[in-house]
Amino acid sequence: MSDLFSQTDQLPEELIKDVYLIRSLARLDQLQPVIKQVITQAPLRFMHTPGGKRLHISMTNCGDLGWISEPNGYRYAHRDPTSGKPWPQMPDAFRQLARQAATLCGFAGFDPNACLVNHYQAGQELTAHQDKNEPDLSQPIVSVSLGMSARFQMYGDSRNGKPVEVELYDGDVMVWGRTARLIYHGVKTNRSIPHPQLGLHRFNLTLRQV
Ligand SMILES: O=C(O)CCC(=O)C(=O)O
Ligand SMILES: [Fe+2]
Repeated sequence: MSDLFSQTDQLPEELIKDVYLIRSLARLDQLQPVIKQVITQAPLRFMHTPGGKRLHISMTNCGDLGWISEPNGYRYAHRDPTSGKPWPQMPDAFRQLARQAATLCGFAGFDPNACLVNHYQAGQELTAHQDKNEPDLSQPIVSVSLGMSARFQMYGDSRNGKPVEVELYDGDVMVWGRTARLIYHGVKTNRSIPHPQLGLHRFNLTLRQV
């Protein structure tokens, strides 16, 4: 195994059917400089929903395709609409980590070509949604938490009702797919614990095969 990543002896924990959590798999000291490079090339920005509302968190992308929200809907685009340039390349460190996490959770062969980078400040939330803009739903989602803690909420097939919640900390990696691929999920940061280096900031990498 590459020494780029922590030699975690944590096994994935199945939180609900087909949703896995691997604690402390990712290392901020390895990933933070790489995130900085991505953000320098494609700055974080607040996108707007098709309805015209500003999203609560700022985002950017790297990889062949980037997820964007614009007046005529959500889609994956080859270019950053802000600059007109292709998104920054997918860093090897992101790709390798995502492949390692997916394999540990039984999704061998996952090969992400799109990474959404989300930035949260304390109090900013991601409301319940499905990740459903990807053409091949047999591929899982890999989601990497860095920085302050956050409450990840899993709703299931509808966003009504009480979610199952888990507190995510720096380095934790979630993987979901198969029967859970389209679950509604959201993130709250109103009770987040600061991180020693990043304080009340959180970065989340969402890696997808598009
Ligand atoms: O920030 C997270 O933990 C989840 C992010 C997410 O659900 C998304 O980017 O679609
Ligand atoms: Fe999501």
